[in-house]
Amino acid sequence: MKPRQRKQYFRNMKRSDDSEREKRRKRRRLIQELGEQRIPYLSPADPGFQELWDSSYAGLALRQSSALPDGLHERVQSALRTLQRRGCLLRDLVRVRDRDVFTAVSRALVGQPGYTYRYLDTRLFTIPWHCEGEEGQKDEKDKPCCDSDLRDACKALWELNQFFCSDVKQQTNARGVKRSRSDTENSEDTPGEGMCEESVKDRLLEEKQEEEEEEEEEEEDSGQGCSHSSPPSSALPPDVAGLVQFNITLINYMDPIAMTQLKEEPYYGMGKMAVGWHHDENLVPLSPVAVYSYSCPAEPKNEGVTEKDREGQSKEKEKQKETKTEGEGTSKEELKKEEGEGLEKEEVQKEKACWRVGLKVAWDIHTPGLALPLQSGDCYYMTDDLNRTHQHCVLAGDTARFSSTHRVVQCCTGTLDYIQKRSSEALENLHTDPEKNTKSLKSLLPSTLQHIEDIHNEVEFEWLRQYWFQGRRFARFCSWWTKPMEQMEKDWKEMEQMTQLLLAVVEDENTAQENRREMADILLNALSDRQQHRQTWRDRYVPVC
Ligand SMILES: O=C(O)CCC(=O)C(=O)O
Ligand SMILES: [Fe+2]
Repeated sequence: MKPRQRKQYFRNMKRSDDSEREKRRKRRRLIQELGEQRIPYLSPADPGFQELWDSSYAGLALRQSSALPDGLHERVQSALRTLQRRGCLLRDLVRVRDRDVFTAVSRALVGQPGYTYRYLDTRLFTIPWHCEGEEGQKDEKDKPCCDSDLRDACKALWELNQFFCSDVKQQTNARGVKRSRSDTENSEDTPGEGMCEESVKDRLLEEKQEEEEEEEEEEEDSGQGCSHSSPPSSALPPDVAGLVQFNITLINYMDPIAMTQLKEEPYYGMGKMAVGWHHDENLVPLSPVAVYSYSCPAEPKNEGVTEKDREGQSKEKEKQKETKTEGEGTSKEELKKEEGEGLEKEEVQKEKACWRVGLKVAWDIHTPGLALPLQSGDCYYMTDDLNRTHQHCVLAGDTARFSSTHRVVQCCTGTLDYIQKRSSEALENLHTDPEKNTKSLKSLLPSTLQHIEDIHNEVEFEWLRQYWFQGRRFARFCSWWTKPMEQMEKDWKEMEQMTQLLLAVVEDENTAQENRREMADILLNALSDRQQHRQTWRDRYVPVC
């Protein structure tokens, strides 16, 4: 970046801050104008539910718990409870609209050794899962990286992953056949019931949704785009030899009793959300997502919450329920439903006691939303381009609940293997004179220097700081990342030395004038970027929540 470009860059940054503020103002105004209007959504008890599912949510498939072998349920559920009991499930500090916020759900990433998953500017590092017959992943001293308790838990999740890999494929094939049959039998699309009329308020609602979605799309862009580097071997396509290759699972856990501040679903009045509307980020395009849902009535002990907290929170919840029956704090939509027969009211309450996944078509306020209740042990699949064309959210039920969400993550810039190769590329330019014990740069070619400084930034901001920030929380359960990250820190120190060496060349008056200017430019740009990123990271350590 030339100095003029740099000024422009900062001007643009300021402009984007302004437009961010403007967006917020607009959103507040729209929310006020909208009042209590809601878009319809359908649940299984509503007429037209199945038709709506078939016509507008065809990529969604439910696998009831009976589709899985009993033994697998037991192993997986015990594994999830182990992760919770051992304190492996932690709330992530993520970045949403320039703010750092804790996720309502506690999470852990389990998956292929050396893989990471980046969402909302946060990189999660896998606790490696273990394949059948394997002793367990070893660390560099040939010691197992986790104790046997955790090893068994991760193995069970790997087993579930194996089941999903083959089952998703079968389900997709079966549905494909069914769909092509019904397409020939009935070529007209069945419209979903309960479409809402276009009106001024609709228009406002549409604008409001577009606003939100714009931001969500922006959030997604923060990921590890793969276009700038050639795909390394680890970037497997989603479907190899007929199998879907899920490579990680993001485990979620939430106990609604411990979380009194859950947000109400804003567009449809679906209830309290444990996870807000989103598309899953950084997945291989068109790859499926498979989710195992386990709601456990007997809450496992949550180490982060004391009994006293729990008592207070239960009372708080009871109080909330009481005010609700008096009519206060109840949305119009709920009131409308409650006006109906007692039976209907009971049904709505029963339905809301259950954990549900909510779906909506992105950029669309005419198609009703869909709320799918999940019994413990049920699974659902999001296939085809459902994750791209639709958004989903998780609606909290009354009990604590785990989910294991299996994905094919875009891993071309997200594996340890990848970043280690990048580091070696940069360090190749460092020459050490063994006799004098001095160091120098081999090449001073501007493109090489630029490349090295880019890698330097990537190592520092995409890996080391991410790891220090929340990756190493897992080091006390699993040592897999400890040594590689220590080595990466050593490599980074060498890169810092390389920057110093470059500075010395630029400052040396014997260096040819023409080259000096070009090198100075590269250095100045790299250092200003680094400075700014470091400030961002300093700010992240002081969360605003
Ligand atoms: O828990 C679920 O059912 C899905 C969670 C989810 O959407 C996510 O983790 O991205
Ligand atoms: Fe999701």
